[in-house]
Amino acid sequence: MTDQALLDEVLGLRTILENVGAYIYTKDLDGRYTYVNSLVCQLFGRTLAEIVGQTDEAFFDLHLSDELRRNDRFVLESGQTITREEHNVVRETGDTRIYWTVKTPVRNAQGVIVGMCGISTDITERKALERALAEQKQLLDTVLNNADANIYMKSLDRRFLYVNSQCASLLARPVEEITGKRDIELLPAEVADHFWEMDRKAFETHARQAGEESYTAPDGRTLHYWSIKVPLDHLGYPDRLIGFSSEITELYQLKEELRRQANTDALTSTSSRRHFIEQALHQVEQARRYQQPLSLLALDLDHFKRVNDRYGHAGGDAVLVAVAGFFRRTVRTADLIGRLGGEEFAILLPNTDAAAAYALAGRLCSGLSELDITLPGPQLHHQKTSIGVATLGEHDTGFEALLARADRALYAAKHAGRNRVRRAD
Ligand SMILES: Nc1nc2c(ncn2[C@@H]2O[C@H](COP(=O)(O)OP(=O)(O)OP(=O)(O)O)[C@@H](O)[C@H]2O)c(=O)[nH]1
Repeated sequence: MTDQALLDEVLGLRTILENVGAYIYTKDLDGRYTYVNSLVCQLFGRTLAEIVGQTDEAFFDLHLSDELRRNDRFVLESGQTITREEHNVVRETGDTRIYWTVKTPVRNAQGVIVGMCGISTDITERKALERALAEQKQLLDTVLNNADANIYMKSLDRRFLYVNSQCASLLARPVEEITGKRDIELLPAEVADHFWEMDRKAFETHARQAGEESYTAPDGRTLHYWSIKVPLDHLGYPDRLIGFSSEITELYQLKEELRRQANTDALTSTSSRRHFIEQALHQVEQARRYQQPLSLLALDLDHFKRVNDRYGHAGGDAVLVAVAGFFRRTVRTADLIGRLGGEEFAILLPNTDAAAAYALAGRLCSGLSELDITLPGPQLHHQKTSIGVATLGEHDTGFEALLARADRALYAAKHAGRNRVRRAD
């Protein structure tokens, strides 16, 4: 190698040492600096000439932290290279800095240790950031694991990427066994597919979805959830979503019970007037769309006032219950029985033409008159009813019109002497 080439190489190496972004230094066996790069000069606030020949005593507060001296001694005595974190207190500023340090012995041609060389990277800020991140993660974990909801992150390929502890206990496995697994590996296929429905919608629309979900647990209990699924597009993860599912089973059951109560007549367990009309409007629509016959019976019990007079109001109630039971046993399950008023009932007959409806009305009328109703006493009562029959026709503007025709037929049955059936025009 020529002198020029050698010089070029040395200059090249020096450029690297000066620009590497780490503290680089060599020391002799007594711990005196023999070389430092310019970053070390900046740290100590001295020139190279002022530093060379000095020990660390001049630049670091070794009473506060002597990790540096212990590490140097270890390298020089053991001849081993060490790679570790080092905490040093800089005399010039009083700051404690954390370094990621590599220290290695320097040997002469005979292999005898004559000093050491070190490269230290300041990781103080990185460590502070790591600590802040760890604290934030701890805080987040505390929130997530104590929130009264199943919280999870799922991917587009149906994998659980995160679950909180409540979600893990629902899936009856430890968190580590859940993360990375697909929903169909953890849940029965139909349950996984049910949950996936809302997930898929969130991924497809790239928008937050909210709604009810249900899950039948292995012990047979059906649990209901209010779920919110938030796609993470805004965080740069279009293939992930976060889900929050809060159990609302009690609320759901309460709501169902309220709905049932609103739809049912408390005394006779037939449909309430409101629910009957709601269903009837729907049936009229269906019948028109599919061109199927639809008939309606309007029933009014005969001389019911006398029943109350004879047996008292409670006796009248017992008769109403017995009559409703008879109607239920006599009609098909697809037919809908409603109590429209005191002793007025209506029966909606889907897919039933005028002839079949008339025949059924006849069976109801005669069957009821023959029914033995035993009242406390015991007293035997026979209840009779008048019935009007109407079948949905082209001229009916809607259910109201059909009901009005059935009512007119009922009135005609009453007028003709009761305990009979009359057809609408
Ligand atoms: N026990 C009982 N009676 C009721 C109930 N709702 C209505 N009623 C009674 O039913 C009777 C209906 O009487 P009306 O409308 O005069 O008719 P009716 O005596 O049945 O005579 P017709 O309908 O003409 O055959 C009244 O006495 C009401 O008090 C109820 O929920 N329970």
